[in-house]
Amino acid sequence: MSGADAGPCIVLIGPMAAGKSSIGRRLASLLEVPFADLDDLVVERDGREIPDIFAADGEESFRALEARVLTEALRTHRGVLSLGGGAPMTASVQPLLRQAPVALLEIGPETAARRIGTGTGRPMLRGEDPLQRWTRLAEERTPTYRALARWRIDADRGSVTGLARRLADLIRTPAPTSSGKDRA
Ligand SMILES: Nc1ncnc2c1ncn2[C@@H]1O[C@H](COP(=O)(O)OP(=O)(O)O)[C@@H](O)[C@H]1O
Ligand SMILES: O=C(O)C1=C[C@@H](OP(=O)(O)O)[C@@H](O)[C@H](O)C1
Ligand SMILES: [Mg+2]
Repeated sequence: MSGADAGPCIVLIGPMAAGKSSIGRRLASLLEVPFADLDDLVVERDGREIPDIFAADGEESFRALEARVLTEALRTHRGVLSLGGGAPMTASVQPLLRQAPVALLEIGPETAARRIGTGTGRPMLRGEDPLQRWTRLAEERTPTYRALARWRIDADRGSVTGLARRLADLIRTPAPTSSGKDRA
């Protein structure tokens, strides 16, 4: 890492269906910066859709590919970067995310229930009650999400545009740092 001018201006993390992709895209448009979604970058790199990668190669292989693509995006992408829900759980990317401007979008199971439906297109929700699976994954992952995040947003309330505006305000306001490097 070579400093604040390198890498994405914000990285969105959080559980499945929190709005990372939709809000990230809107935020990039508000900020007039490029948008990248890690799932799309993975599909672009691999040539197959995410459920097909899971079905053919398994989760471990997907995570290895996801981590490689994320590592590169953290170095090269200058705009808004939205991750998939499981991406921050891979140990090798966590030191990189700790250096990045990470915002966590949080939702509860009621909001997830309205959005995930039968879990179609989300291989991690397959095989049992999708909401129960969502809840278990969210519980397992939340401590890691919170440890990595510089900002936490309650994404249960507010429109995609409203939440994108809040994030835009957050990143425009220099965060107080222990080193005092943001002092005016
Ligand atoms: N704040 C919001 N209000 C209403 N619908 C939302 C909001 N955020 C996301 N959605 C909807 O929820 C679904 C999941 O959003 P998505 O951006 O794909 O989430 P993620 O990338 O976190 O999995 C999409 O249909 C999206 O339009
Ligand atoms: O939580 C997960 O493990 C996953 C979340 C998905 O992205 P979204 O969080 O954008 O749905 C996608 O990366 C893949 O299906 C696995
Ligand atoms: Mg997404």
